[in-house]
Parts: sequence; structure tokens; C-alpha cells
Amino acid sequence: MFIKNLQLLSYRNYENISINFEKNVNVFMGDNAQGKTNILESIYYCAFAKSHRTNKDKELISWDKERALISLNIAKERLDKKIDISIFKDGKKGIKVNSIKINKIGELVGVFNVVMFSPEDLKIAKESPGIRRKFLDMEISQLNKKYYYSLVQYNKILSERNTVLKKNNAEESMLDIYDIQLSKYGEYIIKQRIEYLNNLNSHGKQIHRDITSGKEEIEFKYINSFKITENISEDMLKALSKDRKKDIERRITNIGPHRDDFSIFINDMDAKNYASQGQQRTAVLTIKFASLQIIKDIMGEYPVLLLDDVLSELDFNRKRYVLSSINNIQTIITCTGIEDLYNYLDPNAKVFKVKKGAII
Ligand SMILES: Nc1ncnc2c1ncn2[C@@H]1O[C@H](COP(=O)(O)OP(=O)(O)OP(=O)(O)O)[C@@H](O)[C@H]1O
Repeated sequence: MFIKNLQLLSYRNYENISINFEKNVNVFMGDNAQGKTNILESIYYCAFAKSHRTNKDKELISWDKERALISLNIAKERLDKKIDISIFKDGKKGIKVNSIKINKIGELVGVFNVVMFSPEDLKIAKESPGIRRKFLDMEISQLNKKYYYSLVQYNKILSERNTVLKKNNAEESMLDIYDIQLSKYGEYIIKQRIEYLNNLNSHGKQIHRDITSGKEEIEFKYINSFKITENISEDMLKALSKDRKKDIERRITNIGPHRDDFSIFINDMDAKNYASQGQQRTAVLTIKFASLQIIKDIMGEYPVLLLDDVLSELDFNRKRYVLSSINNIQTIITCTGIEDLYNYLDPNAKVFKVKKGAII
């Protein structure tokens, strides 16, 4: 799939712009704080109805305006799609797909697939488990609606369970009901995450060898917050029951997929503790390129790749790997200069200059 056109109205520092994209490589070049990331952010928003860098939608609306509008025209192999999103100051949003209003975000997720690589993604390799869970949840949700809905349900039940735990004298009969429901959704979530990591291993291992010229082996391993066997929902139910006293004491649910994690091993060493910054960056690059392949396998076509200011941080070989691996993948790159990319850039690449919310 590829984006044909993007229109922004009152979106951050864009008053009213329309951009026609090249099918392959598009580069947005400009000094800092001119509006390059804002373009990628608005595209990402059309995939998840969420910004990649803020939870406060209000920030996306131009300061002196009441409403922002994003319109994205996408060419897909089967049927072209048009996504229109209005974001209002009071936190509400209106979403249309092919001019038909949708009521649930779940109906949007998966319509348009995207893989974003931004400097914040380095946190996947080195920071807390929540970042890695978020990565898994976003990636799997865009491939599998049932996963998205299961996650929404799981989080709702979890929050209700935690509310009961926060009361003095937690009502145990309520906890019994929540435990059964959590275990049912929990099993599905864990199974899908493990399957995703299997896919990440099957693509990522070769990609990582290619990027590191065979010097490094990578492996991804799911880490459960409780012991699992063939029957995960039963295991989870038992673990919740075993931890009930602790949960009541601490007033929070201590096990479940909301506490799981995954490890990245590079040459059998946990990247979180032992990898250099360069190795962590390469591991994330591998994850992103493997994600592209997983989406292609499942959805039948490549997603759009968004590279936000990450090329300048990569060394010569990695930069070359990226730019030689994006044939047939629409890629939108932001950077402050392209001198060092010229030799590898697709000759048909379209270069846009961004200056103070205007595109040249
Ligand atoms: N709600 C808003 N209304 C108007 N302008 C905004 C709003 N939010 C952010 N901006 C402006 O957008 C600009 C930042 O844009 P962006 O984050 O896309 O920068 P960038 O070109 O990617 O820069 P860098 O290279 O530093 O990452 C700033 O000038 C900021 O003042």
C-alpha cells in the first residue's frame, strides 16, 4: 500500500496543506522544529487514532483553532481507502473510512498499516517492560482486530479488578468473577504475543545477520509474569488465586499479560543490560524491518515505513542497509540534511523542504 495524498487542516503548525507522495521514497528535509515530525505523526495517527508521541490529542490542534483535520488517501492492492479524522478541543474525534463514519477505533485499526521508526523507539531495547508491551500491542493490533478488542476488554476488567482491590475489605466474590474473565482474555493475548515473537525471530534472525555482516545473532524471548503450560487460562487462574493475598495487600493485580515482557538477546546476552547504544539501535532496526515482513506476510502487502530522523544516527553500513532494503516499500523519511544519503537514495525519490509549517 502507499499514500497518494495527505491533507492537513489546523494540524499543529500546518494551517492548510496538501501533499502528493511518490510511490517509493519521500524525504522531508528541514531545520529543527519546522514541522517534519508533525507530518509523520499525522500519518501515524491515521493508523491508530493515536499520536506516537503524545496521549493528549488537544496538542495536535493548532493553538488558535478548535479542530484539526487529517485526510489520507491510500492506494491498496484491492481497494483504495480514504481516512478522514477530525480532532476536537474537547477530546472528541470523528473518524470516517471511505466517507463512512465509524464508531469504534477498532474499525480503523488495520485499515492502513504503518511501521514507524523514531528516536523514541530506542527505548524498546533498553527501557522498562511497558514500552515493549506497547510495541507488541500496537503491532499485533494492526494485524488482528480480535487482539485489539481482547486487549480493550482485558484492560477494562483489570481496571475494575484493581478498583475492587483498592477498597478496604476487597469483595472476594467479585475478584473470583474478574479472575475468570481476565484468564480467558489473558490466554488469547499471551498466545498472540508469543506467536508474534516467533515471527519476529523467523524474520529478525536473518535480517540481523545481514545488518551486522554475520557478526551478531539476535533472539527474542517472551517473559511471562507467571508459569505457563499448554493451558494458559487455567495457569493464569491458578496464579491469580495463589497471589490473591498479595494482590489484596498491595491493592493491585500483580500477574498477567499487563506485567509480561520480552527479552532481546544479542549473542546470548540480554541487550537491556549488556548491549552498547549502537547494538541497541541495530536491534531496534532489526525489529522494525522484521515488522515490515510480518505485515507483508499477513496482510499481503507492505505497510508504509516512516523513518523519523533516525538515519543520521546510523553508521554507513546500516544506512546503506536501510536504503537498499526499501524497494517496493513506500518510505517517508525526515532529516535535517540529505548530503550523506544522496548516493543511496532512489533516483525517483521526492524531496520536500519543510520550513515553518510550509512545504516546498
Ligand atoms: N499545536 C500546535 N500548534 C501550532 N504549532 C505547533 C503545535 N504543536 C507543535 N507546533 C510547532 O511545530 C514545530 C515542531 O514541529 P516538529 O516536531 O514536526 O519538528 P521537526 O521539524 O520534526 O523538528 P526536529 O528536527 O527538531 O525533530 C514547532 O515549531 C512547534 O512550535
